[in-house]
Amino acid sequence: MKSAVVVFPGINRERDMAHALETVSGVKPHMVWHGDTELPDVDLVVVPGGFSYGDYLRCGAIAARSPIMPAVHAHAGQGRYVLGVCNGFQIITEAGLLPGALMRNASLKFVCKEVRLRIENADTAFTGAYTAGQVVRTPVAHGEGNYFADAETIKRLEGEGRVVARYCDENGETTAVADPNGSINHIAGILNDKGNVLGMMPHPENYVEPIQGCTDGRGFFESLVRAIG
Ligand SMILES: NC(=O)CC[C@H](N)C(=O)O
Repeated sequence: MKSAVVVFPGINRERDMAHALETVSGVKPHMVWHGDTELPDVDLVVVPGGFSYGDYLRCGAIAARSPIMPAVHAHAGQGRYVLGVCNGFQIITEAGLLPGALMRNASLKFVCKEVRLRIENADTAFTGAYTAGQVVRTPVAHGEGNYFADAETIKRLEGEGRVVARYCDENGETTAVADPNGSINHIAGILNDKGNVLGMMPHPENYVEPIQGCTDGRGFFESLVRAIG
């Protein structure tokens, strides 16, 4: 699996992401600067987490207008894969690759802790290594992870199986307490209509090897390796 990680000013998770991609796929990803206008020939483009442009205006809003973004759009338009994690989810949503918006956490506080996710759809290129209903541990660290979209969009996302993961407790129950940011329907990650773009707030790249204390996040990368080869 050939991959690229896009780097914006203020991003701080690009090395974690590159390490996870290399650990699971065995192939070192290309690091691509936001000011470039072309992507290398890769199967997967990852927009990682961090604080692009200091989160000014809205998280991800400025990065979404970077010179590299038309190439990311074109890559997705060709049916190739795009993964946006945390700030990356915010950036690709601001760029119009995914519907809806990430608002400030309901608590109005930055939340940095471990949460649990329930995999809602294991029939996707990003989640095929999990089983539907599986509960996985994952860290979150964000101030604007409160997913929102209008009622019609939510109905479509839910109806088309595009809500890929939801916040839940250790028993797999979705509760307000288990949800770190107040997202509508406790949504943690969504797919685009073609199924080749995933945005998620949690950080699976930080749980891929035993030294990190947990390997529950590996499945997202293993799924992509399986889907892409
Ligand atoms: N870890 C992250 O990517 C954080 C995203 C963004 N800076 C926020 O606070 O919401």
